[in-house]
Amino acid sequence: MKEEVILEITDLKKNYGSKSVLNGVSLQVKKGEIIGYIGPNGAGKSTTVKIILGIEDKYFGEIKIFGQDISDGNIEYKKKIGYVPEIAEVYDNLTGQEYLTFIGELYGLDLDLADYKAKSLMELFGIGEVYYSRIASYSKGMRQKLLIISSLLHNPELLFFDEPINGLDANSVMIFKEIMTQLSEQGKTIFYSSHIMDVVEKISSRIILLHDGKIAADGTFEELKRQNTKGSLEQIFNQLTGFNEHKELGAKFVSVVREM
Ligand SMILES: Nc1ncnc2c1ncn2[C@@H]1O[C@H](COP(=O)(O)OP(=O)(O)OP(=O)(O)O)[C@@H](O)[C@H]1O
Repeated sequence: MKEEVILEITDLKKNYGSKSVLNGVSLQVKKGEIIGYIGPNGAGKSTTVKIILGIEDKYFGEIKIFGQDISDGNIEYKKKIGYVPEIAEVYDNLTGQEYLTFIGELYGLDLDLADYKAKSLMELFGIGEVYYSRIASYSKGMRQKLLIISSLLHNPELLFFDEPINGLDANSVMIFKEIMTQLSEQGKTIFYSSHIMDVVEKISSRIILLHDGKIAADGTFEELKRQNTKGSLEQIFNQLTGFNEHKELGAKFVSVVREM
C-alpha cells in the first residue's frame, strides 16, 4: 500500500523585509512519522510551523496538508491539527477546567466530553489537583502540561510540537516520550521541534536539520550517523552547522563577565 502523504512543502520561501528566512524548503511527511525538526536559533523552524498553520500568511511556494493547498481559503484542515507553540498566551485568570473546556468546545467537542477528557488527561499527567485552580497559580511545568493537553483534546491527526518539553521534569518527559510513540503507532503524524538533542535522537523516526533557511540533512538518525563522522545527534548538529568554537566562545564570554 502506498504510504499516505500528510504534509507536503514545495520550495517554501519566506522573507521578513529584506531578510530572507526560508530559502526553498521542500519536504514530504508521511502518516505516522515523527519528524524531529531541528536547527540553530533563528534558523526558521518556528517560522515554518507558523506558515503551515496559517499564522503567517505571506510566503512563496506551496504547502499541502491532507492533500489540500492551504492557500485555497478553506480552513477545515485546521480541525485535524494540534499545536503546542514555543511561547503561548494562556488566559491566566481562567482555571484549568475553564481553559481546557473552552478549547475543547472551540474544536467542536460537547462540554461534558471536553470536561471529562480534560480532567482525565490532567490527572494522568499528574496535575489533576489543580484542575479547578487558576492558571496564574500554575508552575512552569504545569502550564506546559496544560498546553500539551489542550493540543490533544480533539484527537488531531497532525501535531506540531514546538519545544513541548520545556520545563517538564524527567519523569514527565518520559511520559511525554511515551505519548508521542503511542500517538505515532496509532497513525498520528508529529512534527517535533526541539533543541534537546538526545530526546530528538531517540524519539524521531526521521530528523530534518534546517540551516540558513535550507534543509541541511534529512534522514533517520542511523542515516545521518552514516553520512557524518560523528556519533551523537549533538555532534552531528555541530558538524553540519560548522560549529566547533564552544570552548573559545565560553572563555571569551566569561572574561567579559569578569570585566569591572
Ligand atoms: N515577525 C517577525 N518579524 C521579523 N523577523 C522575524 C519575525 N519572526 C521571526 N523573524 C526572524 O526570522 C528568523 C527565524 O526565526 P524563527 O523563530 O523561525 O527561528 P527558530 O528556528 O524557530 O529559532 P529558535 O530555535 O531560536 O526558536 C529569525 O532571524 C527571526 O529574527
